[in-house]
Amino acid sequence: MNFSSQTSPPLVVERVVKKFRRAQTVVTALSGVDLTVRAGEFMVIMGASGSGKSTLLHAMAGLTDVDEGKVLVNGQDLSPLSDVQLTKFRGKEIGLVFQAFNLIPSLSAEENIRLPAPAGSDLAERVVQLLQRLNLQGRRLHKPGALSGGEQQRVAIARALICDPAIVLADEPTGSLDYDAGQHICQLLQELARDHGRTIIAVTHEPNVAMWADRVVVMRDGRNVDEFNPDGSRDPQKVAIQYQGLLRRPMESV
Ligand SMILES: Nc1ncnc2c1ncn2[C@@H]1O[C@H](COP(=O)(O)OP(=O)(O)OP(=O)(O)O)[C@@H](O)[C@H]1O
Repeated sequence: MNFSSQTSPPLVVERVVKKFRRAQTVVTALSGVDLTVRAGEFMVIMGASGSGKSTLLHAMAGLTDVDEGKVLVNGQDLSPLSDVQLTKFRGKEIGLVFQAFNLIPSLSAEENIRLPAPAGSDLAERVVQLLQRLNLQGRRLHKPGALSGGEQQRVAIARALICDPAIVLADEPTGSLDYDAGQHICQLLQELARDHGRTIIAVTHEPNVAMWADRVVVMRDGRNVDEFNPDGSRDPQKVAIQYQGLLRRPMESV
């Protein structure tokens, strides 16, 4: 199986529809999403609660199957892959930072970070670098139960980056962090994209996070109805005004 292609965009979402069925009710979480994300792009997804942001992120990671359309990661259509193939593929290509940190309680911060990485000559050095970048040096040997929410979140981010994935998918990556720590993570994500060509996609409600992105995609009722460029001005108020302005547009005009 050819898992990657140099010429394909890292992530393409084509006419994706996702419905959840529960008893007699059907909820359409995604109703025809089309999106192409380029290599080295830091893209943020915003939208009201229930607009489909997390479902889209899960579909991009192959964590949820789709009813129609397809998701291509580095040219590979995820839909025909078995669970085992998907897990292997994800491990190689995608770093996940999700709201439930899923840290292993019996392992130290450092052991949690190392967990997904195959042993290699530079692994110890990479762990040290990530501990430094995420300001966790002093928490290296602590288990998750002895870490604050923000520290656990930073361990989860380090674990997502340890295999140096081409794509990072993050759901509210700064959700448990104070302002300064959140800005530090945004800067790290931006550097990964701009300086190292990694593709970063983050879901957030925070203009403070969105202001770091190259592109903000706005979801409404299961569709990506609009997008804007925050222009690098790092002005959260400007981003909030742009976002709110798009949300106020009548649906028939989008
Ligand atoms: N497992 C599920 N079963 C049934 N319905 C679901 C499931 N997951 C999501 N939904 C529904 O799909 C829609 C989109 O949910 P999703 O979590 O993607 O929205 P969101 O934009 O991420 O919301 P939030 O900002 O509140 O996290 C919502 O109506 C939600 O209730």
